[in-house]
Amino acid sequence: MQLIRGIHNIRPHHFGCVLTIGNFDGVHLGHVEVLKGLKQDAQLYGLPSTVMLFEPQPQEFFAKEKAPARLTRLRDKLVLLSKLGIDRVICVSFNAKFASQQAESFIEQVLINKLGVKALTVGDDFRFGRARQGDFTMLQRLGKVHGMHVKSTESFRRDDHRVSSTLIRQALSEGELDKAHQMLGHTYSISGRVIHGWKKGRELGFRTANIALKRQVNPVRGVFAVRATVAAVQYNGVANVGNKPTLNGTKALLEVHLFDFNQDVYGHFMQVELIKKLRNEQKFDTLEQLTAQISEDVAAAKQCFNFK
Ligand SMILES: Cc1cc2nc3c(=O)[nH]c(=O)nc-3n(C[C@H](O)[C@H](O)[C@H](O)COP(=O)(O)O)c2cc1C
Ligand SMILES: Nc1ncnc2c1ncn2[C@@H]1O[C@H](COP(=O)(O)OP(=O)(O)O)[C@@H](O)[C@H]1O
Repeated sequence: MQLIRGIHNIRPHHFGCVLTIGNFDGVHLGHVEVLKGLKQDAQLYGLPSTVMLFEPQPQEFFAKEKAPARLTRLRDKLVLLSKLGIDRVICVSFNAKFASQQAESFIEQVLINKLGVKALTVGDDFRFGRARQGDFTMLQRLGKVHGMHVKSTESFRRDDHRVSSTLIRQALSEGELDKAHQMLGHTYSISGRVIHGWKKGRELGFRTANIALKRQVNPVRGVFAVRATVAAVQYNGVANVGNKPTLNGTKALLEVHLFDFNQDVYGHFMQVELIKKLRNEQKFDTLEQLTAQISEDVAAAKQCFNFK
């Protein structure tokens, strides 16, 4: 899969594609349906299947820290899209200049002239351009003029709910991992590089590999049974997502204690799949109480894996 970073990196040889535009946060089953349609179009037209997404996501740009929690970081989105067989991703930097572009000029200059889009799929509620003037009707009107076929995505439903990033965030924040996984079509995971912590883990008897949660508004909190992948090897473990109030921590971290493991993994990339929520994070009066509880968490997580 080819990645084009920014509209300015679109070259003449990129002309001609079938396209879909969106955030694809979570790359959930609703997105997968859209992407299936995109791949069919790609076959039909003999052109590369192309996804245009935005970084940061528009809501993050406008609402800053009030934006909803992110389900997937860009890197994870790219891995998922690549696994789905998408040919090309255009990652557009969403900034003030882009947001203020006239909707017509986005369609004509970017979609028609630069990308040569032959078939475009967007949600029928998709709005874009200065003052959100661009919409589905405008796309269809200009599409007809320039030979770009425009169609809308249909809502993908599961158990009578429209699968959406919002519903998935809600399920995750309520600790309903199974429900979230059913809508995602894959397990929810958090990934990043292992950073140095406070070196308390070794004193407590449970070393934890830590990942910084860049955006504080992570949809999940608490203690989980997890499956972690480091250097292409999978390990079971137990993790805390929170700011360790017992130690008066302030930064949100994901801390994973891996079972049957004793290696230095600082700086390694680690992917952590959350399998089952065990409990909420707590502030303990003493470190002894915290370690006793972690021992119980380890036992509970191991039991959970034995039954899987
Ligand atoms: C399974 C597990 C559960 C945890 N639960 C809590 C908790 O409820 N409250 C808390 O303050 N810290 C909790 N922690 C975080 C520990 O305080 C933290 O891992 C320890 O202080 C080590 O920190 P360090 O990696 O920065 O050295 C938990 C850690 C693990 C691995
Ligand atoms: N079983 C294990 N689970 C997690 N990390 C481990 C384990 N064994 C060794 N390590 C290493 O120890 C580090 C964590 O030790 P810890 O004392 O908690 O320090 P820190 O505060 O830097 O996280 C991890 O980053 C990893 O490199």
